[in-house]
Amino acid sequence: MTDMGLVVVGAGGRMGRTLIRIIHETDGVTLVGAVEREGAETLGTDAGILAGLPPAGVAVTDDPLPVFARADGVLDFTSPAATLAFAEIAAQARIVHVVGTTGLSADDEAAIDAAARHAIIVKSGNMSLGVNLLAVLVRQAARALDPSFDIEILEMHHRHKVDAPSGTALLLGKAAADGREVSLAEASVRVRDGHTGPRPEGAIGFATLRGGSVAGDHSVLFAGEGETITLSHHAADRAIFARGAVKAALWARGRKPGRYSMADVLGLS
Ligand SMILES: NC(=O)C1=CN([C@@H]2O[C@H](COP(=O)(O)OP(=O)(O)OC[C@H]3O[C@@H](n4cnc5c(N)ncnc54)[C@H](OP(=O)(O)O)[C@@H]3O)[C@@H](O)[C@H]2O)C=CC1
Ligand SMILES: O=C(O)C1=N[C@H](C(=O)O)C[C@H](O)C1
Repeated sequence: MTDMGLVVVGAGGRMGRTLIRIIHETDGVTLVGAVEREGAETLGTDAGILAGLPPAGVAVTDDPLPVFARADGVLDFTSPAATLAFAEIAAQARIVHVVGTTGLSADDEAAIDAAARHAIIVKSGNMSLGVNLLAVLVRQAARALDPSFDIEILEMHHRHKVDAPSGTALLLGKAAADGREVSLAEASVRVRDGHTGPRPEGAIGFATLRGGSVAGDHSVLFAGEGETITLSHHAADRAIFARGAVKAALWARGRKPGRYSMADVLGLS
């Protein structure tokens, strides 16, 4: 089979540059387009140079239409508004859309579901193997432990991150809620401040730290009487997310339209 032609949108971002590097290192995929927003400083720059590589012969553009038309898939780690716009164009072009963007609202998620009626979308709050395996373990632990074990999810990310809790924290919260057979929306406590009163039994709590250059640290604590079990993941490099995204694109090529997750890609669902 010929190489899968991939477009990176948000090419100048932290993940965009990492994706360009990982595509360069991976057999079976070729970079065919790099997109940034109108007015971005990177427009016209060679995408290889942008990622610290030799020239790739692909100039960064602000017009997604012609590049999507010649691609097999798009890797999208941008912003919620941009992702919704790219979902429409990817659906029209009938190409695979891998979405790593986090911070989408419930309405945004419904728009992604609607696009997935015609498009092949793989979306996950975390594209790494480790976090998706962690989610399986969290679901098992939550199922095995009774509600006297309080579940708390702690995450830390770099100072530039704009959404909280992280997409990963929410993915892990969903795994815990599924294990307990409760609704995350009803059980979650996302903010605590002031005189909060005692902890409600069965709550799934979230705590958010921001600082420095941390690529992504997540822990799920099961705190019981006299003992605490902690399940954790540490991302040492953004390459783990980019490798997962490329794997997802290759897995999705030629599949039926629909919305898929990284658990589907990794055979963990
Ligand atoms: N699922 C996963 O495994 C992972 C998800 N993420 C998520 O990916 C997203 C991006 O993260 P990160 O790379 O750190 O963020 P950055 O801000 O570094 O990168 C986002 C890039 O997208 C660009 N962009 C925004 N809007 C558009 C648009 N309309 N057209 C083209 N480009 C656009 C931004 O441009 P500008 O700066 O001009 O706005 C920027 O270059 C976040 O939501 C993050 O949470 C990150 C890592 C892993
Ligand atoms: O913004 C980031 O950097 C990351 N975002 C994702 C999230 O919100 O969980 C994944 C990863 O942790 C890095």
